[in-house]
Parts: sequence; structure tokens; C-alpha cells
Amino acid sequence: NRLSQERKQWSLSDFEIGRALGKGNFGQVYLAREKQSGFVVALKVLYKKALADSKVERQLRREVEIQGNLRHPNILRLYGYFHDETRVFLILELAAKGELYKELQAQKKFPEEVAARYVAQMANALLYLHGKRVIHRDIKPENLLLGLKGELKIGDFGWSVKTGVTESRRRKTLCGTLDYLPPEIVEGRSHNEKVDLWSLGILLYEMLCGNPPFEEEDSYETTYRRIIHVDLRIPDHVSKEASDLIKKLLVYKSVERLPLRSVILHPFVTKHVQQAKRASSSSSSSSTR
Ligand SMILES: Cc1nn(C)cc1-c1nc2c(-c3cnn(Cc4cccc(C(=O)N5CCN(C)CC5)c4)c3)c(Cl)cnc2[nH]1
Repeated sequence: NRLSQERKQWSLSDFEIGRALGKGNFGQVYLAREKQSGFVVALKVLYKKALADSKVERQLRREVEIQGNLRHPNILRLYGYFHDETRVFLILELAAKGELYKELQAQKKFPEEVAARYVAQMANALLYLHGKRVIHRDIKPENLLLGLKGELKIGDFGWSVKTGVTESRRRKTLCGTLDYLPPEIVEGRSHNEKVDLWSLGILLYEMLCGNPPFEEEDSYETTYRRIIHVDLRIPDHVSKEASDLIKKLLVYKSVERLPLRSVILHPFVTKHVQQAKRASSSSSSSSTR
């Protein structure tokens, strides 16, 4: 479609703006329709003043650079961007069913088969990202959206980094909740793409239990201590397969965390999720029935 034409100079007059869909730290997101093609998008409006005050321009540039080059069904497309004197506009794929965290708030917790489907979709998206040497670093419900068929879409790359072979030593300014951060980040040590495996474990726990595992009522220090001690308590209502997968992801030593390929093949996932048939098995099977 026209939107994905590279290097088109977009401007606000190319769009009809609809209702506000949601808002975040630096701006709002509106439903919008590109006038020429009628293509409906989500237009994220960010205020330059707010971005400058919080020194996140570099982060925004990285977000646009990274997300603009990604193509995956479980990653929200960034079609392009433009700016005027006071605002930056990101032209994003519309996730028809909105924000995952609102769904999680409404339902308190998800049934295991729903959580298993989201874990499989996250694992596939992370396999794709890590294959391109991108670490997301901020996997949590607030950054996840839902497409038309209820499929999960990673919607925010504000904290992602493209790393070379060496581990990323970038210090993460610890703003917001610690809940999803792995020990190596809260302890300020070097970290690599295995931070996303930890966050996937936290996400699975929160989807099944309704709260992240190390959450403490407004006590940063206690959360910090529970993370570095991996002080994990899994409620009895969680199945043994789900509990096993959580324990294999929430491991202090990042090298010992279950690799993504094993996550996709884990009994908790295979019990609920029909894996895409491997090409060889489907083509080789002759119809004997
Ligand atoms: C359809 C539909 N129905 N409803 C009720 C909502 C939707 C819907 N929303 C979106 C949205 C959307 C809207 N707001 N948000 C949340 C939002 C909005 C603006 C900025 C942020 C933000 O700053 N973020 C950075 C911090 N992390 C934690 C978080 C990100 C975050 C996302 C997008 Cl991007 C794409 N498709 C959508 N579809």
C-alpha cells in the first residue's frame, strides 16, 4: 500500500484524524485515515517539548530506526513518521483490539490456553528480533497490543537496542517499575538478549496470576531484593507445566534461561498451541485415508 512507500514526505494534511485511542508518557495515539488510500492507522503524536525535557529524542530516533525496519506479524508496523514545529508523528499499524494490559486489567488473569498462545507469539517475535540483533528490554503488558484476530503485537520499541556481538553495556535509566527487570539490569551489570527471556517469564507469571511475581506495594528496595534473590512464589492454581516454564525463564544466571526455541516446544505451549506444521512433515504425508 501507499503507506509503505519509502521516503514519502508525509504531513498532517494527508490524514483525517479520528478519536483518541490512548495516551502514554509523551503523547497520545489517534485513529487516523490516510486520505488518498483510505488506509486506517494509529497516529502517535509526541510533543517535542516533552521529549526534549526528558532527553528521550535519541531513544525515539532509535525506536523509529529499529521498528521502521521490522516486518513480523507479532510486531506492530511503523510505516513512517513526520514532524511539525511542535510535534513528532509516528504512523503506526492499528492494533484493532487495543492494549493487552487493559484486557488483563479487565479479566484480572488469562486462562492458561490464552497465556500459552501469547507466550508462543512473543517467543516467535523475540526469535525474529534476536535474529536481527535487537534486544527489546521492555517486554511488559503496557507495551503489547492485540490485533484483529486477538494476536499479540509488540507495540513499543522505546527501550530496544541494536547490539553488535558484544553484550550491551548501556546503563538503563531506572525509571518506572522494576517489576520486569532482570537481576543483571537492576544490578547494573552487562546484559544481552537474554534479558527478554526473563521478561517473558515475568509476563507469563503476570498473565496467569494477575500480578508480576516480585511486586511489592511501593517498596523499590523489597522488589529489588526479591528480584536478585529470585524470590519466586507460584500459586497452586498454576499448572505444573506453566510453573515449570516460569521457573526455567526466571533464572538468575542469564545463560541458564530456557532458549526461545525450547520455549516454543515446551509442554505448556505445545499442550495449548497448534504449532505451525513443519513444511517437510505436511508435504511428505501422503493421503492413505
Ligand atoms: C483499537 C483500539 N481500541 N482501543 C480501546 C484502543 C485501541 C488501540 N490503541 C492502539 C495504540 C495505542 C493507543 N494508546 N497506546 C498507548 C500509548 C500511547 C502513546 C504513547 C505511549 C507510550 O508512551 N509508551 C511508552 C511507554 N510504554 C510503557 C508504553 C508505550 C503509549 C497505544 C496503538 Cl500504538 C496502535 N493501535 C491501537 N489500537
